[in-house]
Amino acid sequence: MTPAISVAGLGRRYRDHQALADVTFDIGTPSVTGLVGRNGAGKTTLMRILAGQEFTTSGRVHVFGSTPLENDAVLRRMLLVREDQAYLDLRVRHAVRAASLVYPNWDAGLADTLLDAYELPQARPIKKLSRGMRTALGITVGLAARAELTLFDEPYAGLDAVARTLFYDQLLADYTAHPRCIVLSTHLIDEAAELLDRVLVLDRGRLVLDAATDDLRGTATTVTGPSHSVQRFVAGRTTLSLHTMGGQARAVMAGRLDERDRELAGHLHLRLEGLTLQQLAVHAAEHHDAPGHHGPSARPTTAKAS
Ligand SMILES: Nc1ncnc2c1ncn2[C@@H]1O[C@H](COP(=O)(O)OP(=O)(O)OP(=O)(O)O)[C@@H](O)[C@H]1O
Repeated sequence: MTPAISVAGLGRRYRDHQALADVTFDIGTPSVTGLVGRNGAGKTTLMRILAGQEFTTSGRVHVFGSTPLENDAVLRRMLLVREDQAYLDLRVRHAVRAASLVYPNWDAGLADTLLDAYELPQARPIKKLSRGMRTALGITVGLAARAELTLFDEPYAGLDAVARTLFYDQLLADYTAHPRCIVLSTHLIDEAAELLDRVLVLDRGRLVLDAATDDLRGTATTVTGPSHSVQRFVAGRTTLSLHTMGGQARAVMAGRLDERDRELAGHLHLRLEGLTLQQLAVHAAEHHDAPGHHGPSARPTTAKAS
């Protein structure tokens, strides 16, 4: 089956800055994928390219089997939701009405539910909404449109914790009822962890991790305790980092632990804690040979004491 998104060797250069370099991945449907990376990593650039709003300088991008650039047949099946969306001089209800006419799977009931839940004033001009309210409007349109491919670029900007939880809950409920292809870029990956089938991590324009979330869980562990015990426990294992302070140490180890490892840890009075997705993403960016590493630039890991 043709993947919803297929990207190979993608590059985007702005004058002297390489925003994306040799990015390769496929995303099948249905799926919810988290696109993660630090500020300036290239997330928005990638999303804009997928949405046909930006040129590439190298490589190939296919959405539903065709290039999205100036391709109405593809663009009609997808939607990019961005915080800095250039809304015309519209009121909330006009923007919602306009979206309802554009997207064939539009769910008016869901739009009303979300408008109420986010307490969006329908008569207010969009320019006069708060930042969080504009994000909530983007989420409302993004979910109610129920496009075959929905790209949410940082869908939490300006939202408080209650509003973010509402988004995650609504996304999960609607996705469960209507499975499709959803990609969301986020800094708050752990908040969204339960939603994600897959994580892509960009670092300075390069894809440094591409893995199913189920495969990632348990692939790295933080070991904390007396320094000599930690040293003994991690000896001979792949260690992503090792920090010592006073008589205590904290190491991050790659690889899954078995029952014997856990017994040994108990015996040595060590605390074991699986890395969260956020921590795994950070490690992937810092150590391109971390679990699930994607790409050719792996370098050997050395345990550093500090
Ligand atoms: N039109 C442009 N002209 C020049 N440089 C650009 C342009 N658009 C993006 N860049 C640069 O490309 C890099 C990637 O930007 P991008 O907006 O894709 O990052 P991001 O991962 O979305 O960041 P953030 O999380 O801060 O939104 C940045 O260094 C940015 O300055």
